[in-house]
Amino acid sequence: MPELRTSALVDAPLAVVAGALLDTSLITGFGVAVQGPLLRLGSVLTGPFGVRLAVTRADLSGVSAAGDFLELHTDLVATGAGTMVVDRVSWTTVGGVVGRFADITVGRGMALRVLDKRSALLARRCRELCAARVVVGAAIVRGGRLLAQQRSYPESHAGQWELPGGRVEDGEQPEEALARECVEELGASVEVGEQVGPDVPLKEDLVLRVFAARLAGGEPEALEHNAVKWLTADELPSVDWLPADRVLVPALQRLLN
Ligand SMILES: Nc1nc2c([nH]c(=O)n2[C@H]2C[C@H](O)[C@@H](COP(=O)(O)OP(=O)(O)OP(=O)(O)O)O2)c(=O)[nH]1
Repeated sequence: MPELRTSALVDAPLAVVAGALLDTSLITGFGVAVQGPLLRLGSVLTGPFGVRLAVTRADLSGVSAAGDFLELHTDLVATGAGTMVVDRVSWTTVGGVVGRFADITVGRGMALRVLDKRSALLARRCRELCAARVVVGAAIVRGGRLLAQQRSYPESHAGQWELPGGRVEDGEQPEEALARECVEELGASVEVGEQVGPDVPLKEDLVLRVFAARLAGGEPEALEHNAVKWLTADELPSVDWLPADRVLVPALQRLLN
């Protein structure tokens, strides 16, 4: 199976690059169709010549998509100078001299052009996301369960589930904003831990950043939402999450397990 590898250093933290990779606008310009604005595990990419790939990995280590005769992998490595992005493309050749000639002249050239263009788009999206406003979310875990809350507005999102949190105000650190939002929304104080999963793009200039958290006082109540509930890892996939939170389900399951 011929394989092509390219690498580039992106001047952004790993969580930002991993989130930017989920933005489907980075691939739809290449004649690839994919549902929704965000890639997630199981998303299906359809391309020219009937190419069909399923996303098999979408986390902090990178993204992979595989089909019958084509595989795409993007691996991420944090370095002191930014994030190293290593792209690997491999495909099944039709074999024989003609097949090998086509690989060299058409396949490799095409793959290189696509990778080059995508690399430029990724760097640009990372710059935007580094400057984006942040919505923080709390992954509050107690007794092997995660706390989720049900939105009551706007109409388009009413009834869907999200994590406690909200926008970081000017002059606030994300961790401070999260502690404030948990008091306002739940009447509970939390200790904020490590980030969970990537910075998930919400809009051009807005990202969702989730942190693990532990209750430090008070029993959570739905003060501004319809309801709160504690979910097991097995229950997470069947919840009607907001789209950005759905992307984080595998990372949240890992946090619970
Ligand atoms: N708090 C929270 N917000 C989330 C999550 N996932 C997600 O997409 N969001 C979105 C919903 C909102 O558009 C935005 C949070 O903004 P906000 O705290 O100012 O709340 P809001 O409901 O007044 O939002 P908006 O009217 O400004 O859009 O982030 C999540 O897990 N928690």
